[in-house]
Amino acid sequence: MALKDAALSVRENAYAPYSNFKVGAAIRSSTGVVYSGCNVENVAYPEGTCAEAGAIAAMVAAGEKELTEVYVVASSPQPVPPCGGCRQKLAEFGKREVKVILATMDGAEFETTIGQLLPGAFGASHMEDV
Ligand SMILES: O=c1ccn([C@H]2C[C@H](O)[C@@H](CO)O2)c(=O)[nH]1
Ligand SMILES: [Zn+2]
Repeated sequence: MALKDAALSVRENAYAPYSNFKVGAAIRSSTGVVYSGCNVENVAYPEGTCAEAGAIAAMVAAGEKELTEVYVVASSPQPVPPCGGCRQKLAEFGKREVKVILATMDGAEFETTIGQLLPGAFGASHMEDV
C-alpha cells in the first residue's frame, strides 16, 4: 500500500475529541512494510499520543527497527510539522537522509528529511564516553 493511502486511511481512526485535530502517519520500514498510526488523545491531556509515535510503535512491535520513509497528513491549511518529541522518535529509527512528507487533506505536500527536522540531534555517539 502507498504511504499516502495508509496515512489517509489511519487518520480516519484518530481519536481526537479534545483538539478535533486528526492526524495520520505512515512509515515504510527497511523491509518495505508499511506501518501506520493515528493520534490518540486522553482526557488527561498530556497522556495523548501522536500519530507518528503510533506508527513507530507498530513498527517496533512487529520486530522492525529501521524506517526509510515517512508520510504525515492532517486536516490543516498547511502541512503540519511533527512535534519535538516525534522528531526525536523519528531520529531514533531513521537516518538523517530519510524523506519525510508532510501533507494536507487538500493534497498539498511539503518534503523534508529527518536531519532537517532535527539538526544537531542528540544521538548514541554523544554517550561514547559514558
Ligand atoms: O505531527 C503531529 C502534530 C500533532 N499531532 C496531534 C497531537 C494532538 O492529538 C493533536 C493536536 O496537537 O494533534 C500529531 O499526532 N502529530
Ligand atoms: Zn508528536
